[in-house]
Amino acid sequence: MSAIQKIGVIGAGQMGNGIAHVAAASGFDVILLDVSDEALKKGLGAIEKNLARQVQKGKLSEEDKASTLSRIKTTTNYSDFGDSDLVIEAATEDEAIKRKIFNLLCPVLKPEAYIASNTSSISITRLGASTDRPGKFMGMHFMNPVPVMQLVELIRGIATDEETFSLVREMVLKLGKKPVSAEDFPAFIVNRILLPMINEAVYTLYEGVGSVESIDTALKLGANHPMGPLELADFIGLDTCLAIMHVLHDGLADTKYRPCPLLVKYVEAGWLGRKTGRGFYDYTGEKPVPTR
Ligand SMILES: CC(=O)CC(=O)SCCNC(=O)CCNC(=O)[C@H](O)C(C)(C)COP(=O)(O)OP(=O)(O)OC[C@H]1O[C@@H](n2cnc3c(N)ncnc32)[C@H](O)[C@@H]1OP(=O)(O)O
Ligand SMILES: NC(=O)C1=CN([C@@H]2O[C@H](COP(=O)(O)OP(=O)(O)OC[C@H]3O[C@@H](n4cnc5c(N)ncnc54)[C@H](OP(=O)(O)O)[C@@H]3O)[C@@H](O)[C@H]2O)C=CC1
Repeated sequence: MSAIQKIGVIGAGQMGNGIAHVAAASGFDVILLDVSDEALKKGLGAIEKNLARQVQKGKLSEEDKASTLSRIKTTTNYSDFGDSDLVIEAATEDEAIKRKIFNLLCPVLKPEAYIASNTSSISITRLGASTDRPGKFMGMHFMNPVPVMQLVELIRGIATDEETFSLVREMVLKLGKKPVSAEDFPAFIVNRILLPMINEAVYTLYEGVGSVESIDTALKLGANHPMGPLELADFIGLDTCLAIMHVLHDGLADTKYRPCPLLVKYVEAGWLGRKTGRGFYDYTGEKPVPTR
């Protein structure tokens, strides 16, 4: 079993930059890829900001911040993954995009390299089968925000080798995270439970049972959730929430997973939550303002 030292990360969005951050902070060399220099600049900016916050809180020294940043390189070119030991895919939650990425990635990888997907919901068996190495492929599902959340769900596809699972599990422990194993069913464990709750919160808004503020306050103060479900949906990204609901609805063929029409409309409007400045809250001012 070869050791993992060089990590590739695909997608510099909120999850990809978080994964690059924690991997580099744990001493791994990281190469981060996205489609444009602009996306890479934004991702690197988020890493710098989150590291600076850790320095400000006295949890990290300036030297450790600098050495973490020095371990992260960026690229738009797949050939830079030639010496990667493990590549973690964290691009948009869309099966067609992920398949396209694996088609570009596999030919440049060394034969012994592993691939993991940070997908929130899509079949690991199906994604693995679209690569040239289903035995060396598995699900590695980090939680948002990655530098803060302890859990990583580990998902074997039907073809995943035991060696792959052990190696990735060991890597999760090296990142200081807690692994939990989930079977390859739509949306695994966390999102099988969390997303129907978020979808139900959107129905609660849609049917006029409560306002954005009352729904979020109710769950924060009534169930001790750190964020209300609509605030959390905006934080995850409404496009990602809808994609997960579609996977649950299609994959489990049960009407209880029907995406709320209001969630569909918000995504169609481009109101994707924090990342676009508007979702159930408007983020363009100093403080988030509920929109309904
Ligand atoms: C969709 C999927 O596929 C799976 C998922 O990820 S589902 C989403 C799972 N995540 C959640 O449920 C998050 C729920 N929310 C929370 O736990 C909290 O609101 C929170 C941790 C995000 C912020 O907590 P808070 O008390 O409001 O903020 P604050 O005190 O400022 O920050 C707490 C810590 O988080 C850090 N932090 C906050 N936001 C952050 C961000 N976006 N990125 C990095 N770090 C962040 C802060 O630096 C702070 O770190 P320390 O404890 O080391 O000092
Ligand atoms: N949001 C969350 O809370 C969580 C999300 N996940 C999963 O992580 C993955 C990423 O989600 P998240 O970071 O939130 O999404 P974001 O929208 O923040 O980021 C996605 C990134 O992928 C990039 N991208 C799109 N297409 C390609 C491509 N063909 N090649 C390379 N990069 C590409 C996007 O670039 P551009 O902007 O230029 O399109 C963007 O930078 C998804 O699979 C999601 O389900 C897992 C756990 C939690």
